[in-house]
Amino acid sequence: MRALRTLLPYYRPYRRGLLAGLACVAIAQGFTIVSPWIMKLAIDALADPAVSADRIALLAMATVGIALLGGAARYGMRELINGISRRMEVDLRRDFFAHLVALDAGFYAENRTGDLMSRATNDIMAVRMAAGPAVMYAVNTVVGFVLALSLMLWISPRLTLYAVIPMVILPFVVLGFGRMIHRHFEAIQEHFATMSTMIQENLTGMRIIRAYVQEEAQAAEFDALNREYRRRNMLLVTRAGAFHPILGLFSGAAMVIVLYLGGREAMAGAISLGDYVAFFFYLALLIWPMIALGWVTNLFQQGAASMGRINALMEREPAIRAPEHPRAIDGARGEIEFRDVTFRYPGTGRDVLREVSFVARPGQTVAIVGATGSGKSTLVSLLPRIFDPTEGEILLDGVPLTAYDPGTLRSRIGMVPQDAFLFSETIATNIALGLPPGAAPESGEPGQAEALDLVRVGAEPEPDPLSPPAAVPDAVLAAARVAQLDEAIRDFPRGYGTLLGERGINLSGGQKQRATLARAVARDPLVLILDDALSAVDTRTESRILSDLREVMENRTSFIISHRVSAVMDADHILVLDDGRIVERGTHEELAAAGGGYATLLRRQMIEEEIEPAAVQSDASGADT
Ligand SMILES: Nc1ncnc2c1ncn2[C@@H]1O[C@H](COP(=O)(O)OP(=O)(O)OP(=O)(O)O)[C@@H](O)[C@H]1O
Repeated sequence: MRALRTLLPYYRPYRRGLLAGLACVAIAQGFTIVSPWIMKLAIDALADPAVSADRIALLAMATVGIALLGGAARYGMRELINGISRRMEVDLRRDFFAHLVALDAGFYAENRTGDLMSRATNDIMAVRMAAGPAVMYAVNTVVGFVLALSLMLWISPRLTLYAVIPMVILPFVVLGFGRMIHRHFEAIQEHFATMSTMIQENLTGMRIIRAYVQEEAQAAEFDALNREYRRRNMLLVTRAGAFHPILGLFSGAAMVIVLYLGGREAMAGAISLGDYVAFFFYLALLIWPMIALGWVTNLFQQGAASMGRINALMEREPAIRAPEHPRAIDGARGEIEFRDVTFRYPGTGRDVLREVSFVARPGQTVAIVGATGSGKSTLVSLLPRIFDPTEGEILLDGVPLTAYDPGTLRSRIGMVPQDAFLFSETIATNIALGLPPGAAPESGEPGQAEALDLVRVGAEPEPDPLSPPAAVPDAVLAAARVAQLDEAIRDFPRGYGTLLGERGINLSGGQKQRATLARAVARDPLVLILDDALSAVDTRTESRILSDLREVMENRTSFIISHRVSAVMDADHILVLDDGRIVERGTHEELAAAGGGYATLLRRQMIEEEIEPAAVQSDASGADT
């Protein structure tokens, strides 16, 4: 239950509404309790020969009035408390998501996506039930219990004592069941996370599943998971199913006692007939809180289990945080120095970078080549501080990267990763990712866009009122031209306003890479990183892009990772990595002359280039004959 304590601050903005809601609970319960008393008065009045019909009519009207007022209070309590729990759910999910996106790459390596998704959905829902409905029913239960018991004691303390005896055991039954339900619920939630992960991976990797004819195998695997989900749920259902009958047994016993002993007391004239009937009603009202107690306990226990899982993530501190007094980055020249950098991925025992040292002067281009797995991507991922070095340090303009605010640092780095990732948004929005709000594409009235001096591109064959044509900023257009993507985008029916991904079209591998390149260039970065960014485009397009990029790269420090010598030969420095160490360094000419690994790579690629046109020629002549 301690886990739920972190929920308290979320009540603060709504405390007035909550108090009003709880007052409604008490009022509604008060009216419920008054009803049987009126019944008692009516029954006792009937036994009195002097009673007038007006008095009975008055009591009947009072019953109607109480029912109406009680109904209004009950409506108010649901409206207020459930409404507050929905708002708290939104607030909690907002904080949860904000925290998730602030966490580091190490965290994502440890946690499964499906698990995180089930925390953001199922667990938050369970917490909402504990925050709102459970609180409402808990107060309802306590108020109902106290009032019903008081009135029963008022009518007959002796009868109350006998009736309550079988019910004393109820809290223990509830406690035992609550613990058991909690255990089963945890197991179900955990399994649900596994299922979510599988669904998410299958949907993402649908092409691979098709290509490897894995539909049936995956469906069978999912079926097994689904059955296990049912088995775990059935365990909960069969065990929890005994809960209410057991409660019914004890409440039935209490009823029998009251029927017999109360009947005898009424016959002996110790209590009136009205008292006897009212006592039955109060006993029924007392049984409900006992049953509700179990339900409320479940809600609290499930909410606490879910809150515990959410807390575990919320307590996780991002490994990379801003220093207290970060250095200003404006006016930085862009000199990058690696000083004896050694790096090991968290939780692994192997250094993937070893004592890497080099300096890139402002405006210079550093190329990194090396075999697969030699550490090239790892090296550049240390620049935007996706990870920090295990030993040694990296400096920007002579100042360690750790002295800068990581957000500001990253906003000055244009990173084109190996795996192009695009959001299900328009092309323009994807390229403009991370641009200041004024520079991001605007949607709205054309007049408004013109007023913002933005360029509208893209035909609009069927105007869609929900998504007006995007106004594309100059930075996006210029970046798309550098990435040799502008022409292809204009060929799409909706130009830069074309939706990508799930609800839109899919770009080719090369187009995706060029879109992510345009995204990196559009933000006018101080440092540009191309991590094998052009592997999916042909050599001709690559050289066109690189020659356009040369202008862009002149004023910024750039890092290029490539397996093609043609892409790196113009770099100011070429670093050759082997198993995390720099084994060769120099210009293209120096390395070609040195006769090491780089020279071998160069020779191999030159031979390949010579063979390729010859092969194309012989194919063509073969086709002619
Ligand atoms: N997140 C990670 N956790 C643990 N080890 C990792 C992780 N990412 C990469 N590695 C390991 O680090 C080493 C270097 O990987 P890296 O991706 O930097 O190589 P690379 O030179 O860029 O390879 P490629 O040319 O194939 O892209 C590899 O042995 C790889 O298995």
